[in-house]
Formats: sequence, C-alpha cells, structure tokens
Amino acid sequence: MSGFCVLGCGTMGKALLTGIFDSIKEQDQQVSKNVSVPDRFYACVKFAQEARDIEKLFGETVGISVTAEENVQKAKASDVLLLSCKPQGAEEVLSAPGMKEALKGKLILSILAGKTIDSLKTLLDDSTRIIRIMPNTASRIRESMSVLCPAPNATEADVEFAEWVFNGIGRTMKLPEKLIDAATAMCGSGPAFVATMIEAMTDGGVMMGIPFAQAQELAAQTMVGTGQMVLQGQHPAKIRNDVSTPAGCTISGLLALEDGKIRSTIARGIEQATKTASGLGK
Ligand SMILES: NC(=O)C1=CN([C@@H]2O[C@H](COP(=O)(O)OP(=O)(O)OC[C@H]3O[C@@H](n4cnc5c(N)ncnc54)[C@H](OP(=O)(O)O)[C@@H]3O)[C@@H](O)[C@H]2O)C=CC1
Ligand SMILES: O=C(O)[C@@H]1CCC=N1
Repeated sequence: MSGFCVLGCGTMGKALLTGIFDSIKEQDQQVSKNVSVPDRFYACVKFAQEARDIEKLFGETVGISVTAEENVQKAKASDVLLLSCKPQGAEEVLSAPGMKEALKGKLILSILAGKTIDSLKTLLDDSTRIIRIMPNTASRIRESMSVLCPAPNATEADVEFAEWVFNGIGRTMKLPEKLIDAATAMCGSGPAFVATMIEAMTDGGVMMGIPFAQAQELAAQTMVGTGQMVLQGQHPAKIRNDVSTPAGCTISGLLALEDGKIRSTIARGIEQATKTASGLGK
C-alpha cells in the first residue's frame, strides 16, 4: 500500500481527487500487480480554512488528511505526489526546507502547465522521478483527456501507475514533452473553449425562441454525441458532409460559420494558448 499526496489542492486537485476516489470506489479497472493502489491520501493547501472546505467536500467517506502548511510532513508520508499548485508556485513548494530530502526516491506527477521536466529537476534530487501530466477539469466526472510525458528517470511501474490513475478518470495518451504545450492548449484549456462553443450555440437557440435551459441541453448533448462519433472512428468531415443535406439548413449555417472564420479562429486560439502555456512557470 502507499501514500498519495496532492501538493496544492485547488480546482484541479479537487477535480482529480474526486475522480480518483470514484474510480477506486468502483474498482472498475483491472489493477495490475505492478500498481500499488494508494490507501493513504493527503491534500496540502496554504490556509486552514481551505483545508476545512476540502474536508467538507470529501466528507467522512473518503480517508483523506487535508492540512495547511504541512507540505513537507505529508511529502515524507507519501510515495507519489501530485504537484498541482500554479506553475509560478513550483519553486515555493519544492524549495521549502526539507522538501528535496522528503521527495528523494519518490514519484512526482506534475500537472503544472509550462513547467518543464528540466526546470523541475533543478528543484529535485536526481532520485526523484517525474511524469508530466496534462489532464483537464473533466477529471471530476472521470471524462478527462490526459496527456502523459514521462521523464527519462520514470520507471515502467511509474508509467503504469500514472496510466492506472488517469485511465480511471478518463482517457490517456503519451506524447513527447515538446508537444505538451499544445496538449495543454487542446486538453487542459479545451473545456473552456468547448464551453464557449456550447454557450454560443445556446445563444443561437435562445435567439430562435428555445428557452435557455433546453437550448443549453441541446447544445451540450450535440457536442457530446458528435465527440463520441469522432472517438468511435468517424472523421469530422464525413459527419459534416452526412449532415449537410443539399440545399438544406446545415450547409446554410456552415457557410455563415465559415464567413466568421470559425475554423481559423479556433485554430488560432489553440496556437495562442500553446504559446502562452510555453511561457508559464518560467
Ligand atoms: N484549472 C485547470 O483546468 C487546469 C489546471 N492545470 C494546472 O494545474 C495547476 C493548478 O491549477 P488550478 O487548480 O486551476 O489552480 P488553483 O489555484 O485552483 O490551485 C492551486 C492550489 O495550490 C495551492 N497552493 C499554492 N501554493 C501552495 C503552497 N505553497 N502549499 C500548498 N498549497 C499551495 C493554492 O492555494 P491558494 O489558493 O491558497 O494559493 C491552490 O489551492 C496549475 O499548474 C495549472 O497549470 C492543468 C490542467 C487543467
Ligand atoms: O489556464 C491555465 O493556465 C490552466 C492550464 C490549462 C488549463 N488551465
């Protein structure tokens, strides 16, 4: 058995823990003999009130110790640590007196956007193994898209553990670190982009007389269904062509979207978010 510690339990830390606890509770995954399922959970925050709020969030059912200003103590008690403070906060967290020693021989799963393995290594002992991971907030409902980038010192067992954790809260994909900023834009930031598209479709529906709640449900389920068709192997272009009946309403709407440069605008948004991600934590 092992200890799992979230260093910086904010929006993403809480989303990840929620998904992980549900995943372990359902035990809906074949846990290989290499994976040591954590039996002790710790969440570290800065302030006592935050700790109390998180304890309330998870309630009594989950055995988690939530503490403020006890990062090093909880790191000592853990085998795997999820680093989920802001990128700019990495130095403060990892340079705390005693932290480097506490992390010796342990595995760090860093979800910090833009914080490279090389920059993390400058703050850690060589024996501390690193896997960069880019999940998203859909972890909360176990529908995350998480990109994994193991450092050269990560073992096969480390990668298997990380894949067990993140496959339990969605889908995973391994990519080289040079692509993680683009993955951050697509997957980490992606829910914000998709939510904006859902809002825009909802606005269209409301404008045409559908009440907001119904319009939002229509937009959200259409997004989910279309995404599922793509994940099941349908090319988006085929979906688009199949739906576009000649002289029908779809092609008229599509041309209005193209007039608004929807494709290049969305692609440019990914480009810009990638560029910003690459500068975070520097
Ligand atoms: N939000 C998202 O959807 C995603 C975020 N990420 C990455 O995840 C990380 C966290 O993002 P997010 O959850 O949104 O940010 P939050 O600010 O919500 O969470 C960061 C948490 O870390 C805490 N913290 C900061 N410094 C310390 C410290 N010294 N000791 C203990 N706790 C500390 C903060 O406490 P306090 O608030 O009191 O400062 C806060 O609770 C970032 O690196 C981000 O790049 C990755 C993918 C998606
Ligand atoms: O916006 C951010 O910087 C973080 C990383 C990806 C999603 N949120």
